[in-house]
Amino acid sequence: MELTFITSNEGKFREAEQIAAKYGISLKWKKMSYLEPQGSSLEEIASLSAEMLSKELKETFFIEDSGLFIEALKGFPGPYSSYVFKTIGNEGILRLMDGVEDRRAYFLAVIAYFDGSEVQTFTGRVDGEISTEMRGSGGFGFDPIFLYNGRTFAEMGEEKNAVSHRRRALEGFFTCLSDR
Ligand SMILES: O=c1[nH]c(=O)c2ncn([C@@H]3O[C@H](COP(=O)(O)OP(=O)(O)OP(=O)(O)O)[C@@H](O)[C@H]3O)c2[nH]1
Ligand SMILES: [Mg+2]
Repeated sequence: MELTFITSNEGKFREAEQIAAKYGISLKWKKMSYLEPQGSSLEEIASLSAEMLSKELKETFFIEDSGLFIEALKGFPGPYSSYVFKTIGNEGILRLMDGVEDRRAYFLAVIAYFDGSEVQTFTGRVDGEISTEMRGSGGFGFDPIFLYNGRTFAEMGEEKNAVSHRRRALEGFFTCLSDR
């Protein structure tokens, strides 16, 4: 089975491709950015984005909206993770968290799948902590500052795909497809 994944983010595509292969699913990368409406939750943003794209594209596809949520910062950067990464980046997050004791954070990924008639969403979450310094060279985005069981996602390399928010969201998605 082949599915079209619409994203401008190569890191996301590469990881999704590796995870999908374990389910015997191949992914076609439709590399494009798309308008993301402002929304209070990733679920809302992902489903609205997919609804808008479905009007434009006459094919089935899925997208993913994901983000890093930091408890001590009241969930920031959350739905604004992409913009925050491009502006202040990991260094900026570490500066905001300088001296902050509560390091709890989680990643969320929401897959929105358009099957030709409706949009369905699948959510994955992984809990961790914000490190006090950047570590590791793997992964992408905030991976060098996201600690999971003592290692950053960037230090975990492919092992990240076994536990990540992306893995958990895709697992729900692919399981639902195989039940159809
Ligand atoms: O360290 C990370 N490990 C991850 O596994 C991960 N997944 C998402 N992110 C960050 O959160 C933003 C999502 O924003 P986002 O979902 O809008 O993606 P994006 O704008 O990069 O691509 P697109 O899919 O929208 O085209 C991205 O910029 C990334 O910085 C991650 N960071
Ligand atoms: Mg985006």
